[in-house]
Amino acid sequence: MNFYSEAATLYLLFTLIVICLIRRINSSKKVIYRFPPGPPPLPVIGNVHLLDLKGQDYSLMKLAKKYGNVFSFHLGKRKSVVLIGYDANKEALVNSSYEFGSRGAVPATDNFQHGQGIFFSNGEIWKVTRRFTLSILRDIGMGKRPVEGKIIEELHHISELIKSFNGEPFTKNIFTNAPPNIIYGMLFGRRFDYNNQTFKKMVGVIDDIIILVGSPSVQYFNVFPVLKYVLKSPGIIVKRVEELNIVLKELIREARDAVSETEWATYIQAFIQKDLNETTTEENGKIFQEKNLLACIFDLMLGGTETTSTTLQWGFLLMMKYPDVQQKVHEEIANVIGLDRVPRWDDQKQLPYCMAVIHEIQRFGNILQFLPHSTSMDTHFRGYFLPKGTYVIPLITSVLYDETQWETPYQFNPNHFLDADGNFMKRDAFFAFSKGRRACAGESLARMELFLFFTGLVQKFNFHVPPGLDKSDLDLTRDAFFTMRPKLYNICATTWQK
Ligand code: HEM
Repeated sequence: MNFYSEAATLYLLFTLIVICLIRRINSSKKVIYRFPPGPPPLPVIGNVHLLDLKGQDYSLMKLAKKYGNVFSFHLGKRKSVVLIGYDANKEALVNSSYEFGSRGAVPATDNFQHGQGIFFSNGEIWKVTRRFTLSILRDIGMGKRPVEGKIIEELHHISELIKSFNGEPFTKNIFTNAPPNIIYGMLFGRRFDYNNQTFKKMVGVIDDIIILVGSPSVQYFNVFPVLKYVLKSPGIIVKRVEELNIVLKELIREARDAVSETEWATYIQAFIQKDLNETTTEENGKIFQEKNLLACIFDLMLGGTETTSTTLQWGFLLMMKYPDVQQKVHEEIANVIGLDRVPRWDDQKQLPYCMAVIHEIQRFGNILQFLPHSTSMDTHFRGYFLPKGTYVIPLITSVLYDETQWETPYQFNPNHFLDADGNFMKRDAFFAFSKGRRACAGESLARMELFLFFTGLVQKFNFHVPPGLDKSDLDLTRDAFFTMRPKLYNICATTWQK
C-alpha cells in the first residue's frame, strides 16, 4: 500500500467515525429531549381554545384519539402532559408513583393555602403533614369501630329529617347534611345540629368555594394568573376562606383550651400538641403551626364533605332512574340483615350486590375528573423525557370510562363489579380515589360512609320521582364545578311496604 492509498483509507475511516458519532449524539438527543407530541399551541393561549371548560375531560379524551394516550397540551405557556386511559395512568401513578407524585400548581388555591396543608402542598410539608394526618385519623378511628358508631348515629339524624317530609318532595341538597358531621366530629370532637349557624356557615363556604373554583373565570385565572387584576372570582374565594377562618380560629381556640400536654381527643388537639413539641425543619421552617393547621382543616373539610355528599346525590338520583336496581339492593339488605337492625361495616361481605351498586355509582358519577400532578424529578416515560416540575394531568375520567376496561362505560351497570356467580369483584381500573403516592387520604373513611349511609337509607326508604314526573325525565348530565355534581333534582322518599 503506498502513502496515498494509506492516507485515503485513514481519511475514510475518520469520516465514518465522525458520521457515527454525530448520528449517535443526534439520536441520543432525540431520546433525551423528546416531549410527547400534541396539538400545535397558539401564541400566548397555547391550546386552551381546545378545551370545553364545562367538560375538560371529554375535550382531552377527544384529543387522545388523534395524539395518543400520552400527549402534550399547552395551558397558556405551561407545557403539560395528559395521561389517558388505564394503562398510561397505572404506569405513571402506580409504577412510577414517586416520579409522578408531586402536586401541580393551582393558582386559585395557592392564593389562600400558600403551599400549606395536604391537597396543594409539596415536598417536606406535604410528606410530614400527610403522614401525621393519616396516623391521627386512624388513631381517632377512621375506617374502624369508633367512626362506624358515629356514622350510624348520623344515619339516624338524616333518616329522621327525610322522614319529616312525609313522602313530599325535597331537593338533593338534603344529602349534604350527613357527611360533614363525620369529619367535623374527628376535627372538633362534636356533631352539629343541621340548623346550627356554625354548621351552616362551614358547609356554605365549602359549597361556594367548590362552585367558584370550578367556574370558567377561575379556570382561566389558573392558566393566566395575571388575570387576577381583572377577574373578581379569585378574590372572592380568598374572602370566603377568610370568613371560614374566623369560625375555625374560634374552634381552634376552644381546642387549645382543652388540650393537655399528654392527651388529645381530636385532630386539632393532636396538631396543637405536636406544635408544642415540634422541631423546625431546614427546608420549610416550622410545620406544625396555625397556618398549616388551618390549611389542613380546610383540606379535610373539602375532601371529607363535598366528595361523599356528591356521591350520595348521584346514588339516589340513579336509584330513582333505575328502580329495579334499588329494589334489588333493598331485597338483598332485607334478606341478609333484615329491616330492624341497621347495616354494619362487616355486612359488606354478605352484600355483594350493594357493594357493586355503590362502586358503580362512584364509577358512573366520576366526581373528580382529575387533580393536577407534576413530576418530582427528571422522568423518562414511554420514550419521552419529562423534566422535573412538568405539569401532569392524570385524567381519572378516561380510566373510569376506558372502553378497554369496562363493558358499557357510558351506562350505569352494576354488573361491572359482579362476576358470573354474582360475587362482588374488585376492578383494577376503579380509579375513583386515584392511585399511588397522592391517592385519596380519606379513602377508608369515604368507603365506610358511602356503604353505611347508602345501605342504611335504602333499607328504610324507597326513593322515587315526585308526582307528575317520570324516571325518563331525570337528567344524568352533570354540573361541572370543582367536583362533577348531578343537576338539581327533587326526590320523594316513602317507607317500603312490608
Ligand atoms: C367519595 C369520596 C371521595 C372521593 C371520590 C375522593 C377522591 C379523591 C381523589 C381523586 C383525590 C386526588 C388524588 C390525586 O391527586 O391523585 C383525593 C385526594 C384527597 N382526598 Fe379524597 N376522596 C373522597 C373522600 C375523602 C375524604 C372523606 C377525605 C377526608 C378524610 C378525603 C381527603 C383527601 C385528601 C386530604 C386528599 C389529598 C391527598 C394528597 O394530595 O396527598 N377524601 N381524593
